[in-house]
Amino acid sequence: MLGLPQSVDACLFDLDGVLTRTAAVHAAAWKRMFDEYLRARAEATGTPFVPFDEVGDYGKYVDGKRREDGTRSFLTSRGITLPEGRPDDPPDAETIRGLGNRKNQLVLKLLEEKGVEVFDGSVAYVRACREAGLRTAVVSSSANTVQVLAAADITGLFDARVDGVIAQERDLPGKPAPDMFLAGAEAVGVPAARAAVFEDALAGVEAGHAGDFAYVVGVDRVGGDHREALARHGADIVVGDLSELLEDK
Ligand SMILES: O=P(O)(O)OC[C@H]1O[C@@H](O)[C@H](O)[C@@H](O)[C@@H]1O
Repeated sequence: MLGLPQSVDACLFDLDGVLTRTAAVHAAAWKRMFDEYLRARAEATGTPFVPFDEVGDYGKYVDGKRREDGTRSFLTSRGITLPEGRPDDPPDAETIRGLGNRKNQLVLKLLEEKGVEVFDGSVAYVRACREAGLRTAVVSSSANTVQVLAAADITGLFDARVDGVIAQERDLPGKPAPDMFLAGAEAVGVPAARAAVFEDALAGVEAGHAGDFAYVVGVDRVGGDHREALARHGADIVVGDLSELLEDK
């Protein structure tokens, strides 16, 4: 009925791109911020401007990771090293945290303008999990998780939440390390070997695989070679929408 191994007692869901249609909003905000930064840097150094690729660069270096990890990871791919800075660095500071805060201003503005939409198939799936007696948690790198869940009106569907804010407070390494998902399993009182992970990001399925979870469901919202990439990075199964698992008798 849920398309999961019998042993599964808990489901741990990523947020952006799995439950809500917000991955594309994040990708657009990242692109705007990085392109502005790269253009200014190219002008200052007299080097060619190579824009941020909203699909390739986002998927490889940024998607699914904590804000500062995504910033650092993409800049490293371009051979750029910046000081870490402090979490409260102003958005115009040329630091990892400053650039991350610049992107956050943009993403909050976009979310405010566009609102937050859910994937109906995911909401139906989470409800079915709960009706079947499984525990549910949201495990997201985003520090905006509380606000996004509230805007989507789905907060009450989850027994626990591990997000970017909690990871920062507890000093948990972000995805692709398994720690955030392990904390999610612990929060619902289920061992990793009896929990399933649902992820659309390469860093996320890697985290599920690294944590030896019972089952890692990759969710391909992108198309192209993303399906194969999710499988290569650790997904046990890849679906286009969680409703496909409900059809799986
Ligand atoms: O900047 P935030 O809201 O803390 O989010 C961090 C990351 O959270 C992840 O859920 C998204 O997939 C990423 O795109 C995003 O960058």
